[in-house]
Amino acid sequence: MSSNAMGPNASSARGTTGRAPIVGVIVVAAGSGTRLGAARPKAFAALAGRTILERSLDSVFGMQREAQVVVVVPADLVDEATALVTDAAGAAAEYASVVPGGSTRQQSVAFGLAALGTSVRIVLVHDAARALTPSAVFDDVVTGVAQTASGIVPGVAVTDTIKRVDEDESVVETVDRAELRAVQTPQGFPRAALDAAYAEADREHTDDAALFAAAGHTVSIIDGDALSFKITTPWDLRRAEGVLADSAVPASGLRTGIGTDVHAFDDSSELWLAGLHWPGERGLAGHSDGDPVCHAITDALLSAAGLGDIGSVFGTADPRFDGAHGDVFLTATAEKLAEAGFAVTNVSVQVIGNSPRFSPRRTEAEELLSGILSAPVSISATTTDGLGFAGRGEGICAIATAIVSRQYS
Ligand SMILES: Nc1ccn([C@@H]2O[C@H](COP(=O)(O)OP(=O)(O)OP(=O)(O)O)[C@@H](O)[C@H]2O)c(=O)n1
Ligand SMILES: C[C@](O)(CO)[C@H](O)COP(=O)(O)O
Repeated sequence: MSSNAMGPNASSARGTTGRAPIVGVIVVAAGSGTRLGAARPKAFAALAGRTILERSLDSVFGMQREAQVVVVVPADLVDEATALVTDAAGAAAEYASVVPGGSTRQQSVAFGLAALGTSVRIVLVHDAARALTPSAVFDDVVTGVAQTASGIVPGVAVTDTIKRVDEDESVVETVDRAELRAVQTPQGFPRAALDAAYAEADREHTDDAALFAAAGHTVSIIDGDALSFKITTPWDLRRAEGVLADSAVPASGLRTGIGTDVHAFDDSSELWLAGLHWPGERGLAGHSDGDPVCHAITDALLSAAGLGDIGSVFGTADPRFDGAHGDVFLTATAEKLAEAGFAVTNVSVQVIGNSPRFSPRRTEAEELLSGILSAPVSISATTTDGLGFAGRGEGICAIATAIVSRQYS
């Protein structure tokens, strides 16, 4: 990912499909958040342990469609935001960028538009301040723009009675609220028409739909979502924290990881497998105790949390891990995850090898490892019908998957 704008001629932007994205999402996060009154600019203020920007990026990168994502932030926070966006984007980081914003929301959107690649045909503009917007809303807006070639804006009915007042706060009239919608973001537009509308805009508008309509284009409303409320005041922030505390861990807060490990049989070693000592069974070679189950779990957990792998974290050159048993790695890994704000949800491992016969000690191993990680660990075992190194009895392989969840407090 580049910390600079890719620019309108960024023809090298490529998706995992191998094609440059035709959808662009501009996330405006350059506001100061005066009404929130936090110590940091609003998008960088904490919302239940993570920044408002990170939470809004979870939604953006949860979209089904591939998109180029441009995040617009205060100029002095481009580097910090780049790290957050890289982490949130994962494999999509190739077409994500961070650019400095302007003194108004409209200027910030304009800077975001200038950073979109030439392949982009549909643009969504989203407030980072609407941090809990469901990903499905983004896909719905894209679909709406693709089907109608007009502006598409999510909106909800107004529930309060609305009064028009004069300068003395005297009520002039009661507005028919049936005709009103409170509009949210992301707001979506055909890219060429939005570019042209921005080029000719001669005043500030409070949203992109107003600017687009001022240029003579049609804007239609689709159903918005109560979760898309804008965090503007301290009360809004408390409301968002309440939503997160009340909800089960949302899918966007879960991360999966995978780990594989293989050790060759070594008749001069004791066997340690799944944290257990197996007297009388053929041992495995290794710098530590050669326990592929514990090592595969370690890799799965570290990868789920984006913390590297067993080699980069514990290192075979480190004498502290000479002959170390699996519980040492697992305990240290669980601590690292907790420090990084993750809890282990569950782990599943498969042992592949001819020996030992695993099933008699499955429960014992599962209880031991579940206790170390304070989360369910399930273990299955299989052979390979004589095929490959495991089938030839040369060693044991273990493959683990892990799910971890971000903690909100
Ligand atoms: N110069 C600006 C102003 C606003 N925004 C973004 O536009 C969205 C909507 O603005 P608002 O929530 O009103 O944010 P602030 O302008 O930061 O808040 P305030 O008016 O309270 O200062 C926010 O995601 C904000 O970061 C922006 O990118 N650049
Ligand atoms: C774009 C917007 O969020 C749509 O409701 C809103 O207009 C932003 O307004 P603000 O003036 O930045 O609060």
